[in-house]
Order: sequence, then structure tokens, then C-alpha cells
Amino acid sequence: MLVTLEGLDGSGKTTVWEALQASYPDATFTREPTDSWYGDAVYRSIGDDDADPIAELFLYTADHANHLSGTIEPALEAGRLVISDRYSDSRYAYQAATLRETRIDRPMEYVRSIHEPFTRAPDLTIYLDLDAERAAERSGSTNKFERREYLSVVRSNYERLIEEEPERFVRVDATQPPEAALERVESAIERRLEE
Ligand SMILES: Nc1ncnc2c1ncn2[C@@H]1O[C@H](COP(=O)(O)OP(=O)(O)O)[C@@H](O)[C@H]1O
Ligand SMILES: Cc1cn([C@H]2C[C@H](O)[C@@H](COP(=O)(O)OP(=O)(O)O)O2)c(=O)[nH]c1=O
Repeated sequence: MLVTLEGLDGSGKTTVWEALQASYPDATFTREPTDSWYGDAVYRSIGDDDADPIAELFLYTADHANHLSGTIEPALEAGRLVISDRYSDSRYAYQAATLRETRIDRPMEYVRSIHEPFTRAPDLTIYLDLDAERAAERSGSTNKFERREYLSVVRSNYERLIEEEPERFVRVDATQPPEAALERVESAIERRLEE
């Protein structure tokens, strides 16, 4: 089973992902951007305020393709529970926002269309729900994506994704204390494992 954690920067995904490692010692814990050289290229682009948004989309997508074939699919084929800190929905929400600056219309549909032929949808996606203002504050606004105005567009993109696939997403209030958020996440995973 593939579980993904999504949400704005600062919503507490990494905090939850780290804590889950104690609860699921046999699971495969992974993340995007990855720690491969593709992920290094992505981080270079994140650090470049003038990066071309289309080029950046393809860097993220290359990293995802390699993540899928090298980590996710082998672990799933071995019957393991896989828990990923960010996955395809991050592209659908974030790159759909950056591509607004380009001549591509319907950017979210475009980003989904380039994933659709090869990606694998998660079985469960936990959405850590936090408003853009608090997300920018908590993340420290250290990169170009962590600004309130941009994050509010990303947040509305996530809302669209949830609306389209309500059965895949479980929304967890990220304003509650970390222990309470973790409890909600664990019970959502348990419920899905039992189904
Ligand atoms: N539920 C929470 N309430 C308040 N602060 C939190 C919570 N979860 C995480 N934080 C803090 O917010 C910051 C960002 O958390 P992090 O887990 O790195 O988020 P993300 O991976 O989503 O960017 C960290 O300083 C972390 O300690
Ligand atoms: C995986 C992914 C991340 N991002 C962005 C979100 C973050 O601002 C940045 C780095 O991701 P990440 O290291 O997960 O940041 P955080 O822990 O603060 O949430 O890259 C995208 O724009 N698209 C993507 O597909």
C-alpha cells in the first residue's frame, strides 16, 4: 500500500513522517524531492529564483520517474507499506501554480497529463491542512515557494484535487499539536490497512 503525505510547506509533513517510522518499522520511508542526483538537480532549481517553470516541472517529474521505478515500485512489489513525504500531488498543486506564469493554459491538467501514462496513484493521501499564512511562518519563508501569496494558490489547487478524489484523501488539521496530528494520521492509515 502506498501512503503519501501532502500539504503546504511547514504543515508538519516531515514531523509526522519521522514519527511514523517508530510505528511502522517494516515500512519503506521515502520522499520527494529524493536524495538522488535528480533530487539534487531539483534542489538547485528551487534555489534559483530565475528558474524556468517548465524546465523545473520536468526536473521534478524526472525525479518522480526515477523514484517510482527505483524505490516505490520495487517496495510495493515486495508487499511493503510505502510512506512518502510528498509525491505527485505536490506537482499538481505547486507546478500548476508556477506554470500560471507561462503560456500553458489549464496548467494542472497539463501537469497531470504528463504523469498519467507512467505514475502510480497513492492508495491513501494524508493532507495536512494549514492556511498559507501559518505555512509561510512555520516554514520560515526560506525559498521562493514559501511565500504566502504563492502558497494560497497552492492550497486552492490541493482543494481542487481533494474535491475530485475525496475517497483517496484524508484531511488532517495541521493546526493541532503534533501528537494529535500524528494520532489522526495513524488512525487513517490503520483504517485503510484494514479495508
Ligand atoms: N502540529 C504542529 N504544530 C506546530 N508546529 C509544528 C507542527 N508540526 C510541525 N511543526 C513545526 O513546523 C515546522 C515545519 O514542520 P515540518 O514537519 O518540517 O513541515 P513540512 O515538512 O510540512 O515542511 C517545524 O519547525 C516543526 O517543528
Ligand atoms: C516534490 C515537490 C516539491 N515542491 C516544492 C515544495 C517545497 O517548497 C520544495 C521542497 O520540498 P520539501 O523539501 O518537501 O519542503 P518542505 O519540507 O518545506 O515542505 O519543493 C514542488 O514545488 N513540487 C514538487 O513536486
